[in-house]
Order: sequence, then C-alpha cells, then structure tokens
Amino acid sequence: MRLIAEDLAARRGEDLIFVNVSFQLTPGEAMVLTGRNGSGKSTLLRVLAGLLRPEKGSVEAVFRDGRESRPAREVSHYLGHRNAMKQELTVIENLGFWQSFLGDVEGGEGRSIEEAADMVGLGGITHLPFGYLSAGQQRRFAMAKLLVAHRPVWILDEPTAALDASADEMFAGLVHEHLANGGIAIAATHQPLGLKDAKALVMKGFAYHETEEMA
Ligand SMILES: Nc1ncnc2c1ncn2[C@@H]1O[C@H](COP(=O)(O)OP(=O)(O)OP(=O)(O)O)[C@@H](O)[C@H]1O
Repeated sequence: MRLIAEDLAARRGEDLIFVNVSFQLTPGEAMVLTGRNGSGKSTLLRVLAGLLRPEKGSVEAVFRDGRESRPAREVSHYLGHRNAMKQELTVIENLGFWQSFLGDVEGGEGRSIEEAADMVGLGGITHLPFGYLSAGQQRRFAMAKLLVAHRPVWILDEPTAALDASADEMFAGLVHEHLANGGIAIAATHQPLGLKDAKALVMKGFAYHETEEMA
C-alpha cells in the first residue's frame, strides 16, 4: 500500500491555510510535520484523517500497483490532542467501542484490550472508569486505541505532549514496531519518537518545503 497526497489545500473559515501539499509514503515510512504555531500542521493531519474536507486535492491509499484505492481515512488511525474517550465509561468499554467502531483493515489484526493495555504499561486497571485515571494514564490509553484495531496509517498530532520521558520512550517503541511491521506514520511532534529516518514536511502556510530526509 502507498499513501498518496496530491495537491492538497485547506481552508479554515475565510482563510486558506496551505496549498500545494503533495507527498507519497510507502510501508515502513514516516513523515514528521514541523512549522511554527498556526502553520497548519493540525489542519493537514485532520484533512488526512478525513475530519476536514480539503479545499482541493486528494489523499488516498493505493493498493495492488495502483489498481485499487481507498480514501486515506478508511485505513487510518487518528490520535489528536484530545483523547476521544468517555469519562464515565470504563477503559474496557471505551477501547471496546473503538475496537468495534474502527474494525480491522485487511492485512492485520488488532490486539486484545488487555494486551494493548499491557503494551502501554497499564495492564490490570482497565476495569476503572476513564475519568478516574491520571492525565498521563488517560493519554496512554488513548495510545492503546491505535493497537486494538489494525490500521496501517497512524496520524499523530503531538501524541506525547505533556507526558513524562518513560511515556515518550514507550510510545516511540510502539511507533517503531508499527513501522517495522510495514505501517506508515505521520506526526506533528517535537519529540524524536524514534523517527530519525523520517521524511520532513515543513509547513509554512502558503509556501512549504518539499519533503526531504531529516538530517
Ligand atoms: N476551527 C477553526 N476555525 C478557523 N480557523 C481555525 C480553526 N482551527 C484552526 N484555525 C486556524 O488555522 C491555522 C492553522 O492552525 P493549526 O491548528 O492547523 O496549526 P498548527 O501548525 O497545528 O499549530 P500548533 O503548532 O499551534 O498546534 C491557524 O491560523 C488557526 O488560527
């Protein structure tokens, strides 16, 4: 599978936020978005995830040498600033909802909820209401959402902001494993996240730099 974005432009309110964004990613590749506050990183990630309609352009997952394609959103996980979990439901209920709502994309299988909880370092507390947990624990369980359904593209908006170093390291491990298994990751992040060989896309509003290997 390849992820192909062609000539994307997006508008927020009256303003065009960016234009002419194109890139291609293949299995195992990652891309990091950088750029000053307000340059459009979150906006681009929301367009890729299908949460915002682009003003122009398309982003598609292409299979079988281009003979088949699907909108990127159908093969993507989106981890945004918010955790997207209900406070009054338990962790099992929250993750169970996402597991059945997202479903597995052909070619892989999601983990069980307990296995995903172990992988984010929080096995054994999935019976608790989400709202009882600390902010760091809540974020770790939001990350577990990526594991309970198989989706080859991970779209990550500041996934580890405000987390401690051990959570950074744990998440870098998850992303690394995802890439090693042929996944794709696109992230706006100031943390390295094990993405040192990632492509870089520098958002500059209307102008932006071509993708390039990060130094
Ligand atoms: N819902 C909205 N309505 C109108 N304008 C918006 C909306 N959301 C964001 N914007 C504007 O779009 C521009 C890009 O915002 P965006 O959140 O994509 O930037 P960013 O690069 O992710 O910033 P940061 O690094 O601060 O997270 C900003 O000028 C912002 O004010």
